[in-house]
Amino acid sequence: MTQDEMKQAVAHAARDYVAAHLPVGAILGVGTGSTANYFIDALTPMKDRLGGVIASSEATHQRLAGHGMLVLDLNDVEHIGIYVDGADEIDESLAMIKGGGGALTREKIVAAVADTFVCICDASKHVATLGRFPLPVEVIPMARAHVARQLSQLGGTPKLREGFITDNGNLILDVHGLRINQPTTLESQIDGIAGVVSNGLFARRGADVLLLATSSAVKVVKR
Ligand SMILES: O=C[C@H](O)[C@H](O)[C@H](O)COP(=O)(O)O
Repeated sequence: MTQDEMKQAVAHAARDYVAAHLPVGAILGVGTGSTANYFIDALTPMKDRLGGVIASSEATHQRLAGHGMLVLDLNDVEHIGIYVDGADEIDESLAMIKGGGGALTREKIVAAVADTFVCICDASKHVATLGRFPLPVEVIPMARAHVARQLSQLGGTPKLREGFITDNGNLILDVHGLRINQPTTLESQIDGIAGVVSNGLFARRGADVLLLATSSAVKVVKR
């Protein structure tokens, strides 16, 4: 199976998970990226069972609306039953690195509101230790140099994502060379740097369920 076929397989498994676990009329959070896009496509036939969807990025909003889904404003919603999203890396404890597409801040907000975070990945994303994938950090533009110096002190090599502006009008520093043995601690440390909006470690609020596509099957892993 190719990586794309695994992404499609896990997207269909996520659609089935939502059909089985989300009550009719409840609200679903939808992530960002190529795997989430396959999920949106798979979800479309059951759109009338949903009370609406919350998008984690402008790109996802457009795709959902283009498929005829009711896209709600998070400020009008108190409850998201399930949030489905991909990841760039996920470890055994279901802590993740996210933000390869730059959507980490809105993804973290939607994840914080959701009861259940379902991560959908192909097997290449499953790692023993987070950090091979550069850690994205969203930064207020005027703080870019200050934040980069602070991130270097934490042992990483930050690189500005050239020509990229987030949906929130900010910059991304991708931090290379981190070996992340304590993701929860590092997530809080980075969030504590003045000028950081959020970082791509999802450890304090990791996934609750992992649907992991291998070349032969989709495995279900629970926290
Ligand atoms: O900002 C992007 C998101 O965090 C994505 O969930 C992540 O980058 C994985 O994307 P993909 O499914 O395209 O590998």
